[in-house]
Amino acid sequence: MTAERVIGVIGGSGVYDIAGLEGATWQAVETTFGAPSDELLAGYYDGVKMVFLPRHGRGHRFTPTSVPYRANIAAMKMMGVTDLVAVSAVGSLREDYAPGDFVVVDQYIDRTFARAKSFFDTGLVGHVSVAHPTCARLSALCAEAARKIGVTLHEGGTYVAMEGPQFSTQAESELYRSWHADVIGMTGMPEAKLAREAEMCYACVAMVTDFDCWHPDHDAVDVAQVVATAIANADKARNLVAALPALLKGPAETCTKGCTHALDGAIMTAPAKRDPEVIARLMPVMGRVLKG
Ligand SMILES: CSC[C@H]1O[C@H](OP(=O)(O)O)[C@H](O)[C@@H]1O
Ligand SMILES: Nc1ncnc2[nH]cnc12
Repeated sequence: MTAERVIGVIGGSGVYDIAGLEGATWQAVETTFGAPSDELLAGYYDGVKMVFLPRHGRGHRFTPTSVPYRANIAAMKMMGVTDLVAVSAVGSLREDYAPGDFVVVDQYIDRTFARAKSFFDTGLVGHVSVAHPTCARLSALCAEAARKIGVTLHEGGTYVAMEGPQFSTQAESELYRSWHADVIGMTGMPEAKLAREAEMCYACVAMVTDFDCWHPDHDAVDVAQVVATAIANADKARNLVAALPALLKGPAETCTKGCTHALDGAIMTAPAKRDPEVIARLMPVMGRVLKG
């Protein structure tokens, strides 16, 4: 299978736009899961189509819980995105991951509990594997882009996704450290799980903004700290994103890591028992396996 390569970027705290997209326009997209966080900015960079969406909306309107994750992923899929890169601000849970460093996340511990985490629903049941929740191929290219622009990079890291919006207690922070998690944030899940259900390659580039609240030599995290570090590093994040098209040129092919076929054999509901309304809702997201 080949398709036009389309790079999607979801910007986190401090990253509400990307510069230099040719012919860029903000476009409203309505999905069968409602409206995404904002309009999507679509254009071309280096001859490659790119689509950008600010996760919390321009002006940061959505809490980590109220971000419309399903609509965001559905909108990216409808825009033809094949390779989705998430940019996120995170707290560090280890001494050697310092504010200003970048981490290409490869594992998650999902502690969120108040969000819709799947496109599937009563009437159409499916189970995908998230044993390896990010695409190793796209993650390696993000790491290459990070090296090109010269940021301090940690390739691989486990991200604890907490519900928020309050930051962690010290006991929680120590608990996550005892689990050998590396960074903490509030938005990495269910985003990664939904991208897998939508059969898109997904990578997460996390930007360390603070030491959460476990570090004896640093104040407990607050928004001012996160925002100051995120803004100071936002240009690095934008430069990293701008380095991606050169690394991802050419048509998108079947992902050798399996992302583009994550739904093969995943649907359990017998064809005769599938709910037509649920099928209609899921069609824009997983039409490949639902079409007739
Ligand atoms: C502003 S501090 C907490 C906020 O920042 C991170 O968001 P994102 O992942 O979108 O960069 C964190 O997950 C919280 O949502
Ligand atoms: N310490 C922290 N905890 C949760 N989310 C964050 N985002 C940035 N820093 C964070």
